[in-house]
Amino acid sequence: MQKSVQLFERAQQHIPGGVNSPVRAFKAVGGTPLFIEKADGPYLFDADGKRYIDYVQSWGPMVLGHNHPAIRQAVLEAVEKGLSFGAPTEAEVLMAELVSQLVPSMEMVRMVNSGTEATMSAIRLARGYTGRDKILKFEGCYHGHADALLVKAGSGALTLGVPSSPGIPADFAQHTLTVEYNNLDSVRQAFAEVGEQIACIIVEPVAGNMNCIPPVEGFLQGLREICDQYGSILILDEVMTGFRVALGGAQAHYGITPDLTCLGKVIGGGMPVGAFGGKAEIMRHIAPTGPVYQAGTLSGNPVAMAAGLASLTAIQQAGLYQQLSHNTEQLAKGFKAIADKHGIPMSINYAGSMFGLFFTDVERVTNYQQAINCNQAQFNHFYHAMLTEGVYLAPASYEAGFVSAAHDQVIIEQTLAAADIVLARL
Ligand SMILES: Cc1ncc(COP(=O)(O)O)c(C=O)c1O
Ligand SMILES: N[C@H](C=O)CCC(=O)O
Repeated sequence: MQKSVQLFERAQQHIPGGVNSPVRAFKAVGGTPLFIEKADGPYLFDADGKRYIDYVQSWGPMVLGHNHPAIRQAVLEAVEKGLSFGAPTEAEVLMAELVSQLVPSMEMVRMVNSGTEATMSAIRLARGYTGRDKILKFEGCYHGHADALLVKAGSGALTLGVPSSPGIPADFAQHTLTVEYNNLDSVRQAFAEVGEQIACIIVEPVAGNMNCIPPVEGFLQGLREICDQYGSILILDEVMTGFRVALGGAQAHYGITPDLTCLGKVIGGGMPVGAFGGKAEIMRHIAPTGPVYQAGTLSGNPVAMAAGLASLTAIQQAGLYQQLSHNTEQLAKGFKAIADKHGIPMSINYAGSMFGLFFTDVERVTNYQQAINCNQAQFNHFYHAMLTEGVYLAPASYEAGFVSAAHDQVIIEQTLAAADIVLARL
């Protein structure tokens, strides 16, 4: 890791913490982050030339694996025509049509540049549409770093021990109610108190920012019913789960129809993209048809649209999602069997091609408290030993893992063989 160490030292001179997004800094697990040179299929290659099987997959978007030939080709062709026009293109129309076709609840779609922009804009729309100020989110869910949403948040905010960030005026945060994930009673209680003031519920339909926590039976349906009862908007944040948990996202997988959906990195095939959309009646409140302002100089960027269209076309191949789910289940169950063999308490969760390992004797982890009570020290040892064996997991125990179409049987078996060596010594 000589080169990574040198680059990290240099990086810290001019980049806060040496990274452009906190979770990359390895603060949670200790040590030096790998600096990446290139990626291909299931692999990352670091600056020192070492190869790793990658289960981060750029934090989710690489459903097909890294550097997929169809996406690369589409990007190269788009680049030939120019990088940005600041005017509408046919590719944006095709993208909106394709997203609406694959996720039918998204009757209208607005493209943005990140997941943060998508959730921030969807919240503004929900507030503008309902004329209400309060929003309800769940402890440990992360929806990007907009002020209203960085309250009891997951992901890097959790690893830094600042789930609610300084710099957010108390006046802003007072409108954000936070309740327990997978606990409908806590939602009902909040609505019983101030339901008529709540513009929306925003939820990760599979929580992927406090490790991987799928919804318990009836949870998402219960949220739908509560929103209907109180005239609030249900926003599914599918930045992570969209086109990953299933072709139609978690909403297709769990059979739930939201009013608004947020999408992110997955629709860009690796380019910086996000989107929000939903019922046409609500979406028409966005400028220029409606009064709720939202804009973006680079939104709908032609290169990003080309990558996204190629990606959304390729993921429609028959059998892809069955294969992804099968391989993910095999991987997760394999980790658990090996942990059992070596007498290490471990619980696993998986949904579609997302998975999570918890070093705990809790049989099924369903909420934030259980996730943060896991054995962090054990995870950190496991993390570094897996790295030595050539397996790159997310550098924090609060992040979901991702399997791509490039993670075939051989890759899964190699990963489990590495885990066997590591867990035997833990
Ligand atoms: C569920 C969820 N929502 C929103 C975001 C924010 O997306 P971005 O980092 O692209 O701003 C993320 C990830 O970062 C996410 O996992
Ligand atoms: N958990 C985050 C997104 O999914 C990690 C990405 C980041 O914040 O850099």
